[in-house]
Amino acid sequence: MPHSEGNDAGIPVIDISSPSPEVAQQVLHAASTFGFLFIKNDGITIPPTDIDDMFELSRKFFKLPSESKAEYSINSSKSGGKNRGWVSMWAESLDPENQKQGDPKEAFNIAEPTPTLQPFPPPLSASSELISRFQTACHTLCNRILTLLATALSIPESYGGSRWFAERHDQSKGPSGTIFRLLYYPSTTIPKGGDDVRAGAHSDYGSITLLFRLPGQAGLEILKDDGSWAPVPVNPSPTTLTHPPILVNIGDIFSFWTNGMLKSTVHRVTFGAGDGGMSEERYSIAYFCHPLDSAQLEPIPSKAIHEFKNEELERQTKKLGFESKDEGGEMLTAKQHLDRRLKVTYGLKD
Ligand SMILES: O=C(O)CCC(=O)C(=O)O
Ligand SMILES: [Fe+2]
Repeated sequence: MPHSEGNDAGIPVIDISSPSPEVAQQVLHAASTFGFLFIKNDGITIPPTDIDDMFELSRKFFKLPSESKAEYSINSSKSGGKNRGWVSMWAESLDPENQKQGDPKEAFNIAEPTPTLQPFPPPLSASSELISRFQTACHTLCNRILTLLATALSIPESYGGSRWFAERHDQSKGPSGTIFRLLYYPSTTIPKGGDDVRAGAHSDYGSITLLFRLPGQAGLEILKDDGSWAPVPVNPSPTTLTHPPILVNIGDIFSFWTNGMLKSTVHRVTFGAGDGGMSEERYSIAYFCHPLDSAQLEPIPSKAIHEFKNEELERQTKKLGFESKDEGGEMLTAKQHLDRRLKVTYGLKD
């Protein structure tokens, strides 16, 4: 049984090391109830030492002077182009309707290593093998989760069966918006008033996200149905889990694919307590898995989702400015959806 003791948001920890129809149902249940789940770290797929080394590398990179990081600014040709490279403090607004200013954080976006590795600044360039290995491991884990979800949703074999999602994430078939992202929240003065956040409220744009955090660096919260925020612990069960489990959350693409049955839950990062004081610095690492650019945001061939059409999906469909195909709207591709979301995040005009 998945367990959820000591975990404020009630997100279950699931062991997927022996996949079975029961495990698939547990994953589907968490994805449709919370939009979040913890995957027990088996110590092999994504070795804990690689996670530690990635955080160490991230720390080294963000400690560089801003001028050095700015040479590899996001979308610059030096950083390899679109949505790759360094994002400076305040540059990104995850909740532009409610935020007075952007997020007090920095980020470095890394695209898939194939067909060509993007140019890295030192010290990342000296560790490109670790970075690529980490990306591949994240993708392997994503594929396992995608396969479990397709199994639980009983997609008929004639449509691709348990391979339906994984096939649409097969990186050998074309480009995708998948991004591996290092995040850094520097130590700053915590604004008085309490409402200011380190990462504004948002849902993720892709299909699924893997999130790595450091013990002692809380701050992530999810929005519950009753409108309250629930903290997501880094390790919900430190006595039984030696390594923190890997946090997985469902992104917008899955809400579209499943008529809202799978929840792309809104979340944010807060300062926690301490108005007016200094915050501790915080690091996190995210693997935003996206389907191939060409993948259509059509409802999947599963009976389970056909009766499903919830308000959250309708709100989201409107927010993003398109109607569902049932209502005569256009069918978006994954690339069109991502382009729209990035435009809002970075305040770009047409
Ligand atoms: O830093 C975190 O813990 C979460 C960040 C996040 O939700 C995001 O970048 O999409
Ligand atoms: Fe997020």
